[in-house]
Amino acid sequence: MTLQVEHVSGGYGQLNVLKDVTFSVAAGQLTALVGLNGSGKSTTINHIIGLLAPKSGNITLNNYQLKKDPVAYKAQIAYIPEQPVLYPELTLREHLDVTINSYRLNQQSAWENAQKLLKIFRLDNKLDWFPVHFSKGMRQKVMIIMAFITDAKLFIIDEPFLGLDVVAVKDLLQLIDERKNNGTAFLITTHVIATLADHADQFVYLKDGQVAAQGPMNQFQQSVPELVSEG
Ligand SMILES: Nc1ncnc2c1ncn2[C@@H]1O[C@H](COP(=O)(O)OP(=O)(O)OP(=O)(O)O)[C@@H](O)[C@H]1O
Repeated sequence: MTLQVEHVSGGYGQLNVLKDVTFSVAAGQLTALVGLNGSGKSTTINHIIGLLAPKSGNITLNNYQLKKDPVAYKAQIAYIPEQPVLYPELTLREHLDVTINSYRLNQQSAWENAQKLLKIFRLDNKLDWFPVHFSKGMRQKVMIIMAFITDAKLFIIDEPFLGLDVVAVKDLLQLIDERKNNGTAFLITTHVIATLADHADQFVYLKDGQVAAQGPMNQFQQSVPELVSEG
């Protein structure tokens, strides 16, 4: 078992958003976290990445409890937020350097991997450019490349498809499938379930901060008919 979210309640200050949220994401599996606007998807992610502390409940990743071992816990996660977060003063090369150093990756193999990813996303001639000046889709690709050069055990991706062109969506899905086959776990929020349906193994459906349904992806249509027409 990789990620376990157990009876988590929490929110922002006095505002309780999540109520007794329980689900897990297994190694080599992709869990789609779905729900309407305001249902609590980002809040759930904020708790899992340690940006918010639960009022009650536990979050564990490969036996490391977020509460007790936050550093070991967080070192296993690669997170791609919906809005790219980039350093204005750093070039693309420097962004990749920061990732390689902070995840303590092997320089040579990480750069080999980076070169492949830069080519896939057509950014290989932009290493000395400043990504803050890139287009939204290009900035998102930088975040994707930074995540995929790590050896994180759990990838958390918030709305991956919104800013990407069709070629990039296809390339990202292929990368996700490859990593899944190597045992990496994925937790992905999306409004576009149709794009993810063939790649997801499980779904968790949030409604008003509670898990209203969860199960294997082949039960999605019957469990969450209200979201099916969305894609
Ligand atoms: N920073 C914040 N401070 C206070 N309340 C917040 C904050 N962020 C979100 N909320 C509230 O928490 C609830 C859940 O919001 P959340 O962003 O988790 O939903 P979501 O499912 O990610 O929505 P969307 O699909 O629109 O991204 C909403 O009622 C929202 O108003």
